[in-house]
Amino acid sequence: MRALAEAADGVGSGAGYIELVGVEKVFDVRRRTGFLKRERRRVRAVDGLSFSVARGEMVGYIGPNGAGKSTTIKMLTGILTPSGGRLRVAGIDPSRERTRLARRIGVVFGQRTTLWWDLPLIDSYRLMHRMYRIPDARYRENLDRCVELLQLEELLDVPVRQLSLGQRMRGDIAAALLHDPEVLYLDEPTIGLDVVSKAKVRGFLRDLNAERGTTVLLTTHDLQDIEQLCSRVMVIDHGRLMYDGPLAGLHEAGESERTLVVDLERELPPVVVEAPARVVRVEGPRQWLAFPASASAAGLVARIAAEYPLVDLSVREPDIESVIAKMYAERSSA
Ligand SMILES: Nc1ncnc2c1ncn2[C@@H]1O[C@H](COP(=O)(O)OP(=O)(O)OP(=O)(O)O)[C@@H](O)[C@H]1O
Repeated sequence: MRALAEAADGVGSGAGYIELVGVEKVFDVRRRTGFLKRERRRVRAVDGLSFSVARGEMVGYIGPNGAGKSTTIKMLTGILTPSGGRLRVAGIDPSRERTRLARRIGVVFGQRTTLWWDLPLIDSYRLMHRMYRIPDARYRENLDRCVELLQLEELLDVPVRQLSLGQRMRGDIAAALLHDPEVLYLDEPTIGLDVVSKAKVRGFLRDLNAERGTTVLLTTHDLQDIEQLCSRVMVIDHGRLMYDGPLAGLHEAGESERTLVVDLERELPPVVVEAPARVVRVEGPRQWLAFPASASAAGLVARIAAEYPLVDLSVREPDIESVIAKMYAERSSA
């Protein structure tokens, strides 16, 4: 729980590439409450946030809906101006020098495309080439690399609106990288993607970080994104940093569990396994077993396969909301 306490104290790890000290964002919201009545309400979306990310780090930024993640990302790009505190990216104050910063950052919003909907993919890239004034040689090198690694060759002449979600996402990631950004903000980059597309996107991001040292801040609801990409995760809720440390520590803090789903040949009584693993649901030949997220599923699977007529199985990760809910439960009972 050391990381939790440090996060709560707002202790940073020194000067970083991305640096926030006591950052706040307050929205004034007016709401109609009657015929002529309006109520003014202040929403504290980000509330005294302090953290520091070193150059080349790949950090997961997670939290429940409405926690303040998008607001933070918008402040980091300069779209929103903080109400208080100090914020720097590569030494630049984003809201004051948004254009200068734009040349050094890339942004991908999973739910929204930055590509031109009616144009073939390659035309969007050509427009970005000019908009960002990317030197020709650099543009070609980056485009070739993205086309190869994200497998875009066949898609370049296809209008964006005809692309599948996974194809469009790969197209968007390439668009964010054409100008060689030093830092990449990714907001739900794998949302709605199938398993194969997710693996492609994750593999590409891992290589990008390893080869180019790109700093990545990744917002996601998919814990597997974090597990496979980030050695560090920050949890935000109600605009405050609740945890800053390795994912394993978050699982410990939340005592979270994964679920092993087994399909047996026929309907059977609940399988017998060693605690803390246990059967939590049985439906016909399908059974659900909960086991600690920090433990390996291999032993459990081997035991069931040896003793029961196993047909199929899958492992489900805990969702972020339940990990965070358990983390709170543990904190409040400590
Ligand atoms: N422009 C705005 N005007 C008023 N309130 C806003 C505005 N933008 C965000 N908020 C409020 O600020 C809080 C944080 O919102 P934010 O979008 O940053 O959360 P989030 O963590 O990104 O959530 P999600 O996972 O649902 O995208 C919410 O209560 C939201 O309603």
